[in-house]
Formats: sequence, structure tokens, C-alpha cells
Amino acid sequence: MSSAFCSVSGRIASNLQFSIRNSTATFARQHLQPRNIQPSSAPSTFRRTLVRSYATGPGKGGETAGSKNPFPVIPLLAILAAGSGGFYFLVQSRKEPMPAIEEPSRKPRLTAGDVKKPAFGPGEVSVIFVLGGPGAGKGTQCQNLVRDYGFVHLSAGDLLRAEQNREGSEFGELIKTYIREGKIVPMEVTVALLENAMRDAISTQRKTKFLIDGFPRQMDQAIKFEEEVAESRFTLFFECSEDTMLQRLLKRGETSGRIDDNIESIKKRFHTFEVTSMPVVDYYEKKDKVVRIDASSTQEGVYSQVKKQLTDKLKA
Ligand SMILES: Nc1ncnc2c1ncn2[C@@H]1O[C@H](COP(=O)(O)OP(=O)(O)O)[C@@H](O)[C@H]1O
Ligand SMILES: O=c1ccn([C@@H]2O[C@H](COP(=O)(O)OP(=O)(O)O)[C@@H](O)[C@H]2O)c(=O)[nH]1
Repeated sequence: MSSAFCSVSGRIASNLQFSIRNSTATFARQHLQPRNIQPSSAPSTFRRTLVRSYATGPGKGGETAGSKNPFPVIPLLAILAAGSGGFYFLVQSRKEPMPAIEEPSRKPRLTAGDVKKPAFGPGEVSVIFVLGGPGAGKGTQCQNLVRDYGFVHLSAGDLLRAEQNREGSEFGELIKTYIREGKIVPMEVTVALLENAMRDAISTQRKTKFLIDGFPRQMDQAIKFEEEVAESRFTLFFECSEDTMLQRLLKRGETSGRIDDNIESIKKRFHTFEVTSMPVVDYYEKKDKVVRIDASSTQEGVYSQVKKQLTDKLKA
């Protein structure tokens, strides 16, 4: 595993540890100290005082004082009075509501301002996710839809590659490593790139219909994007066998110049797709928001299915 990948994992892990340590310390400060110190210190002082007064026996006066008065009544009474007083105050203080116990059970009240709203409402933009294994033909079909229906095509992979190559990008090396390893780049980077690109298209082209290609590839991305950017209308899902995709990718690799169009990276990408991205398709399937396309035929054959299914779905 490369150092960039390790350092991000390390950072995330140390942030987590920090917040766990921090919240543990805060919890201890706020909730444990008042309970532990107050009650235990008073009785133990009380106990120690009593034990000492008997253990030291005759005290300063030595033999003479002791022999004169074997039961030093006045000091004993004073000690008993002090002890009882301490005990009384301890009992009184216990009657006060203890913040240590009360506070965690108090549920914060939710106000309207706390509910997160996506940056773009349903009336402002229309978002269709485009998913499918590597090489299934997502990009190819998106180009057809742009030509015929005026969608804006945003490929998450293209945006990441552009960021990787942007001079001065602090994420360049990290993105490169993730892409070569067929792993999913941390969602904050990809979601921010997509949101920026959407804002850009809206302000410069006045377009609001988006095909978001190759995204979301992981459940956390789907949730973050829909919570913070925009809800998707549905997902176009291109189904294809690994054998077919492999042949297409190896062919594409002859000219694409992509660092992940080689057999080792392709195998890792297939694995990531099965394990990490398919749950996203299943999630939307359960919400009845998936349009399945058989992507194994010719480009034209696939496109005629896309057109038909898309028209039906948009009418519904
Ligand atoms: N239906 C198809 N039949 C044969 N080759 C295809 C088909 N669709 C796309 N291709 C080719 O397969 C490769 C992968 O397609 P692409 O659209 O880049 O896939 P994806 O975006 O899903 O990775 C490209 O070289 C493309 O020209
Ligand atoms: O949301 C995304 C989309 C893509 N990628 C990375 O970009 C690579 C290429 O994705 P792309 O969609 O360009 O190509 P595909 O694998 O579909 O051919 C993936 O393997 C991932 O490493 C990512 O991390 N997050």
C-alpha cells in the first residue's frame, strides 16, 4: 500500500482517536469528577480523624494527661460534632440534582434550523446517477444523451483525474494512488468536485439536468451527496459480464493513457465494484429508483434501450 493511502488512513484514524480521547476526557471532567471527589473525601477525612484520635492515645499531654483523663470528652465531642456536620452537608449536597447524572439523558431538542437541506432542491436541478462496472459503457452512453437531450455529463472519474493533474493540487498524489489501486477516493474530495462542477454548469451554461457518471460508488457517498448536494431522481444501471468489460477495458487501455486500464488495476476495480458499489445499486433498487440496462450488446443496441427506458421513467 502506498504512503499516500496510508497517510490518509492514518490521519482518519488519528482524528478518530483524538475525538474519542477528547470526548472521553470531557465526559470524565464533566460527569465523573463531581461524583467521585465530593462524596468520598468527606467521610474518609472524617474516618481518618477518628482513627487518629484513638490511635495517638494520650496525645500531647503524655502519660500525665492520659492518666488524669482516660476519656477526653471535649475533644471527642468536638470531633463528633465536626463529623456530623460534614455528614449533614454531604447529605444536603446529595439532594441537589447532580449534573453528572442528569445531563446525558437530556435529549437535545431538534429545531427547524438543524435539519440539513441539500444545496439544490428538486425544482432547481434534476440528477440522474449512472452506474455500472468499469468498462460497462457508462461514459459512451452519457455522450449520446448529452447530444440528444442536452444533459450536462459529469464523470466523477474525469473530475478526479483533472484534479489529480491540476498543478498545485494538494490531492493529486492521493487521487493517483486510489485510482491505481481501484479504491474509492475519500468522499469529501469527490462530492466537493461534483458540487463545484454543478454550480459551474448552472452559472455558465444555465443547465440544470445532470448525468452523474460513475458515482456514487459507495454508500457513504450516496448519503452525503443526497443530504448535502441534491437528491437523485433515479439511477441508470448498466449491466455487463466481467469478461465483456475486461475485453473493452483492455482495448480502451491501448489508447486511453489511464493508469488503471491494465490487468492488475482492472481486477482490483472489479472487486471494488462488487463489494463496495453494488450495495449502492441494491439500496436504490429497494427504493424503486433503478433503471436496468443490458449493456452487453452493441453501442447502438444499448442506446436504443436507454432512450426507451429513460423516456418511460421520465414520463412516470
Ligand atoms: N456496447 C459496447 N460495445 C462495445 N464496446 C463498447 C460498448 N460501449 C462502450 N464500448 C467501448 O468500451 C470501452 C469502455 O467504455 P466506456 O464508456 O469508457 O465505459 P465506462 O465509462 O463504463 O468505463 C470504450 O473503449 C468504449 O468505446
Ligand atoms: O466516485 C468516484 C468515482 C471514481 N473514483 C475513482 O476513479 C476510478 C475510475 O473511475 P471511472 O468512473 O473514471 O472509470 P470506470 O472504472 O468506470 O471505467 C475508480 O476506479 C476510482 O478509483 C472514485 O474514487 N470515486
